[in-house]
Amino acid sequence: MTASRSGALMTALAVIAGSAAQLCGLGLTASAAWLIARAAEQPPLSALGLAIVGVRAFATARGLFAYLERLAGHDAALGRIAGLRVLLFRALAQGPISTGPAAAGPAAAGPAAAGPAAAGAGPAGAEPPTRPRDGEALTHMVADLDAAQDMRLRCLLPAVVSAFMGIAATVFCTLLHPAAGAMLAGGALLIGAVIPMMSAVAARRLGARVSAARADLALRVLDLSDGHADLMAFGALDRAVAAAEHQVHRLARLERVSGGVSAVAVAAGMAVQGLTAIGVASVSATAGPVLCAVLVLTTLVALEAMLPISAAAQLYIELRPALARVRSVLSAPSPGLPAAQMSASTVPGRIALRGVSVCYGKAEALDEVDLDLAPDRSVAILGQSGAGKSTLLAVIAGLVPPTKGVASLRPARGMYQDAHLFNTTVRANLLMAKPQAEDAELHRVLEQVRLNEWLGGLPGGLDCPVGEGGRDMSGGQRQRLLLARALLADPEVLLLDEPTEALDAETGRAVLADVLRARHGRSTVVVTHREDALDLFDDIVIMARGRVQLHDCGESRQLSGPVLPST
Ligand SMILES: Nc1ncnc2c1ncn2[C@@H]1O[C@H](COP(=O)(O)OP(=O)(O)OP(=O)(O)O)[C@@H](O)[C@H]1O
Repeated sequence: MTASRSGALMTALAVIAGSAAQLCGLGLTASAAWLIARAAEQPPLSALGLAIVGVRAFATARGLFAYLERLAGHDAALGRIAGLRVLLFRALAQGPISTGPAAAGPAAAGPAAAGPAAAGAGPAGAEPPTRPRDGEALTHMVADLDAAQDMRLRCLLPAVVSAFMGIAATVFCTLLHPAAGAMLAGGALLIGAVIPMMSAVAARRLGARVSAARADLALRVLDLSDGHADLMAFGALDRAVAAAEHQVHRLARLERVSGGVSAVAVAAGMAVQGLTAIGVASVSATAGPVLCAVLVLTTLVALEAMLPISAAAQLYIELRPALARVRSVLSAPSPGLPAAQMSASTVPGRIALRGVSVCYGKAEALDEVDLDLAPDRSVAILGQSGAGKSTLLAVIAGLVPPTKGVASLRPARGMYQDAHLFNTTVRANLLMAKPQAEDAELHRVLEQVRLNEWLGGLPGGLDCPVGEGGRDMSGGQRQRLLLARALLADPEVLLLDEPTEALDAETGRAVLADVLRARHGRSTVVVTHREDALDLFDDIVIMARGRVQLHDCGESRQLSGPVLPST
């Protein structure tokens, strides 16, 4: 049996067991009420025998069914969460979260919607998605999965079971006394539908403000922890702490109001419960004390069981955006070639872009770019900051599908601007690119990026740890280790985004020359600001404002002086 089928079965079992437990509760109340009222008339003991057995049977069965409901409900919810976690991790592992451009639509924005803006937008998610930072996205994902669990256990299951109880009790009372049944139906409608609807509307309005405040606070806390050193350095720490404290108080105020709404909903429900019981007592008073007691107690118990519907409705409103975020991550198209605007090039290393545009929201990063890169050449991409170089590289890598136009290429790999070093050894960081590589090969790529000397001075050599994000290395060493890893991968097309910008001009040029020599005869595309090293490349592509301004294939290159156009 598949996991989803067994989950559905367990959910159905939980609903049935929960409803049976409620029915037993109803039976227990009715039989106990009848027993007490009838015993007051001092009949022979034999007249009470059946009711006594009924009370015991209902009491025992109610406990058993309630236990079964918990068991099946938790089994279904936890099983679903485990499955969701796997799907979610798979979706997240397919590509960088939250970097999708508008091209791929809202779904591709992925957890962008999970960012504070979306949370702030509340259930409607009315604000345009913005880019969340890694920490935020992770925090949201963890919380969102908990929300998926709560939705079943604390929201849908109690609501369905309570509603069933209301219907069952109404039918039971109507059969015994139609007027009392009608009275109970009215009370059940108020407690089961009208009050929950009103509290859901209030929760929607308040929830948007609470989640915006919560998201803002989370951001401030993240800034305080990630940016602590900078805040200290610029004397801004006190201001940042004060702003976070202000937000804490604001959030507390909003949560108090929100708690007040819940309390009013519960109080209104209890008032309706009491008034309905009084109404049932008054219409059934003439039917005799025994029947009247049964009807009143049944009314009280049935409406009591329905009181949680209001809280479930509020919870539903609160949890809905979280579930929408999980769904958006799961339905996000995976990055890579399968997107409609990408086609696989038949010639290895050949890259052709036709009218390719990429938009991030309203910002156009690439504007109808036409570009043909012949295979097995080294290409430098230049341009001023914001010209669209990294976006072009991301399109060539198959990480960002074009909003418009067609890209014909095969997946490329390389070293991007946000490349990461893992908190492990030099060796493990390199082997990520090629797990079977021998030490000699590792030394060779380290030599190519001129890190061998540095490695020789390390206590453990290749087994020396690099620290979190490579913090035990200098910026230039970090960049060269990342470059060595990209070289080790030895892809058909190697993409490098500013691979030597952290190095001094002389070393940078020398490393670039070594890398291009090592890649001779294979396609290598390098985003760079180094005008002093352009003579090392076969092709030069100059970008400006999202367009290719010049594509120089090297035939008649006369480079002297700056090549970047002034803006
Ligand atoms: N993920 C994103 N979300 C929103 N806007 C983005 C995103 N990535 C890039 N942009 C915008 O797209 C434009 C091009 O950015 P890109 O990073 O491609 O430029 P670049 O030429 O590589 O710049 P730099 O040399 O400074 O790295 C910029 O205006 C930038 O603000």
